[in-house]
Amino acid sequence: MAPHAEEPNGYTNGTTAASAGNKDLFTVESPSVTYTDDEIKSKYVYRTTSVAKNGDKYVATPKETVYDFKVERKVGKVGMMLVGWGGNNGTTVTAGIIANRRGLTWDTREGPRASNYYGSVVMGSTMKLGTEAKTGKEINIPFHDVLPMVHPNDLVIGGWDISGLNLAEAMDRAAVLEPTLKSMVKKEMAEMKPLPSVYYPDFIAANQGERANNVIEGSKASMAHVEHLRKDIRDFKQSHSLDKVIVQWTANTERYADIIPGVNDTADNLLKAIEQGHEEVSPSTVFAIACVLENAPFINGSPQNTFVPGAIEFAEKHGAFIGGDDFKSGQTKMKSALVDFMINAGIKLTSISSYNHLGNNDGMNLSSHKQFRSKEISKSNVVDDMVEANNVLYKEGEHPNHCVVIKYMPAVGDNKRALDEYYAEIFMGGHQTISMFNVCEDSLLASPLIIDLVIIAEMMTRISWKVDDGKDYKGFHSVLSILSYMLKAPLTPPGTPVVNALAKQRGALTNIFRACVGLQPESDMTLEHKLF
Ligand SMILES: NC(=O)c1ccc[n+]([C@@H]2O[C@H](COP(=O)([O-])OP(=O)(O)OC[C@H]3O[C@@H](n4cnc5c(N)ncnc54)[C@H](O)[C@@H]3O)[C@@H](O)[C@H]2O)c1
Ligand SMILES: O=P([O-])([O-])O[C@@H]1[C@@H](O)[C@H](O)[C@@H](O)[C@H](O)[C@@H]1O
Repeated sequence: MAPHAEEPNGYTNGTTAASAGNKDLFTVESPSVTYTDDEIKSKYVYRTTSVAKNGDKYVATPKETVYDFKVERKVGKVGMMLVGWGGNNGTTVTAGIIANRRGLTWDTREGPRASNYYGSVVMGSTMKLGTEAKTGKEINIPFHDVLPMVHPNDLVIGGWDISGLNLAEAMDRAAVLEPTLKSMVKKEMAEMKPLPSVYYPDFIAANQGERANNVIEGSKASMAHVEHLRKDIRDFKQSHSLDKVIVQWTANTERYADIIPGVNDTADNLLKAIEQGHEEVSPSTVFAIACVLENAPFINGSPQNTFVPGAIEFAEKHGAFIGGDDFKSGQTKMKSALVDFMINAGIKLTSISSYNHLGNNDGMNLSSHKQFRSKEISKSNVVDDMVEANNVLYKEGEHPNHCVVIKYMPAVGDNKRALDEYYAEIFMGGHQTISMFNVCEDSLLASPLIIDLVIIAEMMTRISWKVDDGKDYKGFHSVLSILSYMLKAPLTPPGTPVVNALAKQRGALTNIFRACVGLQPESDMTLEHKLF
């Protein structure tokens, strides 16, 4: 990537390899793919299998759909605005980007440490491009290079918090990063101050009240708070000469909003409810509406039902992107991989007990039942698709016992202890018990996901498609289910299935991006190594 020149206040000038010219790692030689300075266009044959039931048999018919994809190659200057910027995740991801941008190394008790983006699927993983013609050797490329994506070092960062601490003070409060590293980014972080935010006390734990000294005053009625946030987004975009802003909720977990016919069930009713200052409209939904109106993709990193039906309909009407819910960072990420392996190995999982304790402010907020309930839902539904897909092991409606327990233990801070037991039936009446102790440094695991969500959401704003008989290119559906790999409870377009299996989620992300440059899905068939 081209060097990321810095502006005086630590912001980059947004010059990246992609926006400074097309220094792509690879090109696709194919009559179906064309490159110009501004665009990559590809004609992609999407192959699926249509299944029809015939008595107690199935008939499977291969289907082909030809899609035209178009990718804008110029990345532009991108802003990331975090709601809850002064929290553990917000301060950690900000410090991490500053450290990477400056290539910092710092001393620790175990010796020197260098900046990196480990834990980011976009910045830390690879994908198979193909096999070398002469040797048959597998060629893998950095995930980030499959399409012209924004580099996290170039992100201009801002956001809101109900706590008025500047980012250096908030980073100290978070107690996540090494003092040596904190001292190296302190000056830049001290110049960053969260904007006042929307605060409706009833939606988060009462124990959060004492930090709420940076709130937008006045009634929430007459769209006042929506308009205030819209102006914040416009001002941020203008003051940094941004081409695009992506907004993420990494603020506290809210209680669920009741879905009330006539209040939040449709877009029109939701706008009326906001106009009236209805008590059942949450701060996160107010942010979502403001972002849709500013065409700023909005992603919910927490488990509450921000996207009530009216909010989804509103986003669809405006063709704006939304995504969520709840970062999938440690205990649940492991669960969605392990359960996928066990069930697909024909092992009948019969019980999952999932306990953790943590001592950060998130844990304190979750010590309040209504906020815990939001998290319990997102952590509990993560195995449903894998269980339902295996009717050999499970009868209709049968599923493993599954309990979720979260306890607040201040002593362990951000270093959550996850203790899980997976109990399963195996061959001839046997049992397998997998017991796991998983220390998750929660903010260091969540921060790379925040980066991935921003990079991929921004990428989706530059991808459009049409079917061959169509005239105009259009964007993907407003609900970005492509983000599911980073999320516990993936939001999907209404009426479409939820996929939680980690491997399937990554496969979808990888293969959709491959299709945008005319490449077929990654196949592990390697027939070239079997048929000769
Ligand atoms: N591994 C992880 O850390 C992880 C994984 C999944 C989900 N999450 C979710 O991410 C969120 C943030 O986690 P955290 O550890 O950074 O929590 P945190 O409590 O440290 O940070 C949340 C921040 O949000 C602020 N806030 C609360 N309400 C706000 C509002 N209406 N507007 C603006 N700011 C507001 C708080 O003042 C606080 O600074 C939580 O909801 C958590 O459940 C975290
Ligand atoms: O590790 P994970 O399950 O993906 O996610 C975490 C939970 O385990 C933890 O209980 C909660 O406090 C964090 O906010 C986060 O949701």
